[in-house]
Amino acid sequence: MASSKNVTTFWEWGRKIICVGRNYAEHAMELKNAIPTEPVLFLKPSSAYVKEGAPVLVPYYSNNLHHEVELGVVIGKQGVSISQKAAMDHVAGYALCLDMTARDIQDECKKKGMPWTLAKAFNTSCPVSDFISKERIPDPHNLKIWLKVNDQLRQEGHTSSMIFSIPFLVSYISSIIALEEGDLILTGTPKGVAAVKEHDEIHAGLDGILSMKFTVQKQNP
Ligand SMILES: CC(=O)CC(=O)C(=O)O
Ligand SMILES: [Mg+2]
Repeated sequence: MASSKNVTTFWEWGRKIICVGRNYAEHAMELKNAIPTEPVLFLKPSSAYVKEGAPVLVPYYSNNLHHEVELGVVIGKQGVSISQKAAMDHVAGYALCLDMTARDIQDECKKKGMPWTLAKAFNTSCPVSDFISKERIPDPHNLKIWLKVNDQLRQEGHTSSMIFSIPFLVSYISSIIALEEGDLILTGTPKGVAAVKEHDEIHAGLDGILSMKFTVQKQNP
């Protein structure tokens, strides 16, 4: 049945945020991770969303919050075990996203074999831009994506470098987790991830499409 809600405000829907890790070889290598042969997946709750105008918070338990700029894919039609051929029919559009990561906590979790929840799923860990309709991006694998901190370029990548394409990811994820209208898939970050601190200004963009700005604040315990 068609929904009365509009997917252009996907961040208000309370749906899933499914993140792909290590989808750019140069980023996997900068963190000394193996290049994956299958997508690495993790989740963020919808409470991770933050929109421009509100601050990105450094969790009180972290001393090393990293930026990861990523292309987000907004799902427009539910599906399970979607074929790669049909995958783009399930995509409503895109968003520019940040996968904010408490790297010190993630490193500890990796050592202990624990899940990444504290490192990746805290409040404000998913800053997002406005919705970008599918029509505005005819080829999502031909986009320059960048991020500056206090006007200094930190990340610059090209979505053509993704190891796993968007149709592959939609198909693969939907064979494990049912996709619903309003879900968001973060497609992984290019190289250049680094720390931000209180009062920094993060400016990220998709060349020729849009950019967004966030300031960083320390969370009170
Ligand atoms: C190691 C990571 O944090 C993986 C990740 O999120 C990525 O985008 O790559
Ligand atoms: Mg990421």
